[in-house]
Amino acid sequence: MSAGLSFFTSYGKLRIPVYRVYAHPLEGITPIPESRFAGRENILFAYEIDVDVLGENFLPAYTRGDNSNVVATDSMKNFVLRQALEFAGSTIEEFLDLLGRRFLQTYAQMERLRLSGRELSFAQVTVPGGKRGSFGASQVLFNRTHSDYAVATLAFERDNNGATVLVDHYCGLVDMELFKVTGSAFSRFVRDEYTTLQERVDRPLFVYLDVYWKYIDEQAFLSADHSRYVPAEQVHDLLQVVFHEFVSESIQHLVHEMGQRLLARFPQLAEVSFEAQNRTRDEIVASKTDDKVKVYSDPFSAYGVIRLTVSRRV
Ligand SMILES: O=c1[nH]c(=O)c2[nH]c(=O)[nH]c2[nH]1
Repeated sequence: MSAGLSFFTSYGKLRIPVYRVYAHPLEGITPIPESRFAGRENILFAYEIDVDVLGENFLPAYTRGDNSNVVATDSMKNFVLRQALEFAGSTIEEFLDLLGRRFLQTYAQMERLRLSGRELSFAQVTVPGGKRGSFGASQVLFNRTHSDYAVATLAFERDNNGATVLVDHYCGLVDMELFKVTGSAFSRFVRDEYTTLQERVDRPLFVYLDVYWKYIDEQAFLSADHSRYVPAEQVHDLLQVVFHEFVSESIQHLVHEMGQRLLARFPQLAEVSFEAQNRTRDEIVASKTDDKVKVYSDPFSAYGVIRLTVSRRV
C-alpha cells in the first residue's frame, strides 16, 4: 500500500433497469384523509437500481490490480435481475431489503452495501369500459410519465457473527413541481441597498420540491402487512393538500407546515427533510379590468433553495 495515504473506495452498478410484471399487489395500507390512495396493483413494477459496494477488502484491485475480491459489476446487474423474478414483496423497500440480504449471503467478498431504487413511473392508460360511455384503467397498457417519482436507499453491513443488518435507510419523493396561483406571501424581509424584490402579500408560488423520510423502526416498512408503510402517493397527496390549504409567508413557512403535518399524520416516521426550489415566475402584465388575471414569465435563471429537516426529539 502507498505510504502515508488513505483511501475511500466504492464500486458497483448504477441505473440497472428492472421491469417486473405482475409483482405482488400492495395491499393493507392505512388510509389517510388527505388521499384516495388505496394500494398498487403492481402489474408493472419498474425501478432503476443502484448497487454500491463499500469496504476495504477490494482495495488491492486499485493498488495492485488484484481482482480476487472483485465481484464484476456485470454479475451484480444479472444478480439484481434474477432476484426481481423471485421477489414476492410489493414495495421498493422490500425489494432492496431482499437484494441486500441476498448479496451479502452470496458474496463473502462484500463487506458493506448501499442499494438505491428510483421509480420508473408508468400510469395505466384510460380506455372505454364495458358499458357505453364508461371508461376504466387498462390492465395491460401503461404510459411512461415523467413527473415526480419515489426513491429509497437502504444500507447493509455484517454484524460480528456475520449476519446481515440493515444499518440505514431513507425513502423519498422527488421532482414534484407545484404552482399555486394565489394564497402565498413573501414580505417583511430584510431591505437594504441590495434589495430590488418587491414585497408581495400575494404571489403566485411555483416550487420544485423533494421530500425524504426515515422511519423510527424499520419493521414499519418491511413487515408484510404494510399497515405502517408510508406510500409515496400518500405523502404526495398530503403535501398537495397542505400547499392548497395553507397561506404561507414564505417557502420556509410552507415546508415547516408540511413537516409538521407529515410527522403528525405518520407517527411511525422519525424524520422528514425537504429541499424546495423557488421557481416563482415574474409578473409581466396584469389585466386592467380584472385584478386576478395576470401573465407571468420565467425569472432570472438563478433560483432560491430552501432546506429543512424536522426530527422528533428523543
Ligand atoms: O419563500 C421565499 N423565501 C426566501 O427566502 C426568498 N428569497 C427571495 O428572494 N424570495 C423568497 N421566497
